Amino acid sequence: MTDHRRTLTLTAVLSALIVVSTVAAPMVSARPAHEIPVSEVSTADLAEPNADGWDEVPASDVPLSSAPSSVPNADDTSVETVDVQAARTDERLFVRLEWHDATQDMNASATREFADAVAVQFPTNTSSRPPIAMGGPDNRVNVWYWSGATGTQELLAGGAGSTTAFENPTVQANASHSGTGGNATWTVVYSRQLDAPSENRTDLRTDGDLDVAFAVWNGSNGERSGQKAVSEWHYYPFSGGPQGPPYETLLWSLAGIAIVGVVGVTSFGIYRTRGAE
Ligand code: HEM
Repeated sequence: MTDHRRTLTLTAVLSALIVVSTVAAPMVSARPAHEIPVSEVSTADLAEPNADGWDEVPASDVPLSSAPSSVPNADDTSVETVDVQAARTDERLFVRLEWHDATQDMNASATREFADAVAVQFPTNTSSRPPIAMGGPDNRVNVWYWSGATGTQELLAGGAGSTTAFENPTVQANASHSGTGGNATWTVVYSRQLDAPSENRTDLRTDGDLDVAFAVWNGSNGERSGQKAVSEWHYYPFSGGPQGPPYETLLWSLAGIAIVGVVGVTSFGIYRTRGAE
């Protein structure tokens, strides 16, 4: 085999490796960063935080940071991530949130005493994404709020300071604090029927993506109302179809083919130039 042939063969092998790795690798991790998978399940053994059914449901690590609000100490928050799981039956959506908190703060009765809490927010109108800071007048948000002191509430907000409670709450929540010290966690499971129970309630039967955001308060760190750790908008992919967009795989494949093309043309050029010497 001449040197030129060897170069060409090596180029072909390397190119093939590039194509295989560019096409195969992104297929494994094609899920977009802000997508939270929702398992379709037939049984609803999910209402309790430690129900066995949750073992089968994938969890997403959602980063949190201090809400940019103007209340005092707004940037003093302590919870940096919340683990989110979601599952849907024909009737209900279940959302399970788990986060680290060494202390179980259940009281907010004394002046400087605050309870641990957690919340999930959805747009009322699911076809557009409202401002992350608790919606706006054009698209309010439904907030499912659980606090160690007050239990579960279902709220409607159109921006910070406009929060009101729905009269007949339909959201259920169960909470559990387990473990000790640094390993201790809170786990809260919310659920609600998919159909909107009344006006201004989010229709969870949407066929499109459903935007969702999260907030966590650590009571012993003085966190309450606007002082809390919040996520960015994420979404549940209710539009169906395979997980992860095919366009991403397509782009990687095109990139792989382009690399092969460039390498091939270059080596052919070198081969011809040298061959002509
Ligand atoms: C990211 C920007 C955010 C800002 C600047 C912000 C700001 C505020 C402020 C100033 C308050 C106190 C006034 C009120 O009750 O309306 C508040 C309360 C509240 N916020 Fe937000 N918020 C943000 C995001 C969120 C998110 C993402 C959620 C839910 C997932 C949420 C849930 C709540 C709840 C449940 C309350 C009432 C808490 C209580 O009664 O102590 N907020 N927020």
